[in-house]
Amino acid sequence: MHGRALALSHRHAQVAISAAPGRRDVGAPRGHLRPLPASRCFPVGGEVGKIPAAIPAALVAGGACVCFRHVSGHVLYTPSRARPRKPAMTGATSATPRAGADVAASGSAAGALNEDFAVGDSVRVEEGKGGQPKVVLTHPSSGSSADVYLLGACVTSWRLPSGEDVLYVRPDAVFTGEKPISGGIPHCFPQFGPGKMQQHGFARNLTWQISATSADVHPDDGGPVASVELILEDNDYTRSMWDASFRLSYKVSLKANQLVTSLTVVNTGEKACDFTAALHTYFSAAAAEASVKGLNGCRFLDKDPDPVNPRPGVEEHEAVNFPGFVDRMYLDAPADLVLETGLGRAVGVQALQGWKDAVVWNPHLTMKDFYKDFVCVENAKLEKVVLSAGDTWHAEMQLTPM
Ligand SMILES: O=P(O)(O)OC[C@H]1O[C@@H](O)[C@H](O)[C@@H](O)[C@@H]1O
Repeated sequence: MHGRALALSHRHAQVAISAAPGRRDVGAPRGHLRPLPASRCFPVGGEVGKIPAAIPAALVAGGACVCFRHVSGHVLYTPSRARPRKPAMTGATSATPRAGADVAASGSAAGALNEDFAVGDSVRVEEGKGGQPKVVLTHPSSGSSADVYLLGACVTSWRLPSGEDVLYVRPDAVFTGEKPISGGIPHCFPQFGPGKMQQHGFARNLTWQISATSADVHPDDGGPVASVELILEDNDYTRSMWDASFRLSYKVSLKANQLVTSLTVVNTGEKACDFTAALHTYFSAAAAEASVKGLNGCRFLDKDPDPVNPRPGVEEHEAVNFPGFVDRMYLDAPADLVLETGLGRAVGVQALQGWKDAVVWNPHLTMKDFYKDFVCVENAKLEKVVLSAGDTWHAEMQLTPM
């Protein structure tokens, strides 16, 4: 059972089983969800906390166990090699499915994933906060590292060789899955917002699956570049908000002095779909001294004071700073922006492909306990991307400390 994942609807199990073995060091998809034949469908109604007792007997043979989490109407089972954990240990005690309310996969699940996906000194899978699995990328020769949670495919940390973290996670962040991780690099997909669905969409609420890891040597990078690729596909939960079939692939690569993210959206359905998206990057900063350079002359929509009816304007400053609340969407922004963090370093925020727009945000006194410690500079695609059936959209971001 090792390496397989099952997904069952909360009320009537019917959705998916994955069993595609893959290789750990190549880009071959693994853990792919596909429809479960009717003969393997089991009604699993009842409180989430009661389900595990029924599932191993019904679906998991040979003494393997399941760890589980639930995602608004779905119960996702990840078999592992260890003994079954008690429901209480998983924290799956709520009978009311909430959006993204994952119960963390256990340490044993992280251990099983580690066996499948660890690559030398470069990539390992660990139990992170709240028991959530995270992929730790390390650049052995430079000593930099990054954490990527499967929950939301969120990069929560990028530590430089000096030990400083370029990214910021808010002190009110929770890792239970009850809400998205507030900090690091959350996804906004399939909506930047505001709009019909929840602000910033659902991709940051859901637990993604690892599809590949690698540590390829790049001659110009002084050592192996550690990478993980995560995937997210549509399910009943996503289709309840957005009627589209899709596959997101998100690759995070750690170079000696750069973090590169690469997002691919595939329309796997038979009709066109449209979306907006962003990488909502939280940077460690001294907000009062921080500024963003490169936006002078750029058109913007100011979400302050009314995010639903943003005011148009044109940026007239060499450097955008943060004297108070700032929430601005810059359209057709230059590909190269520089964030002066106010902490004695700058970070290049580069849109290599796809991310045409940029958002600059600091909540000021609306988050009075910690607004001083970060600013968000977000690579975004604010005008709708329309994807025909089978089509693909791709975007890359590169962050470089300067
Ligand atoms: O969902 P989070 O991480 O609290 O971020 C919310 C903010 O995200 C920003 O991207 C938006 O421009 C803001 O309008 C919004 O308030």
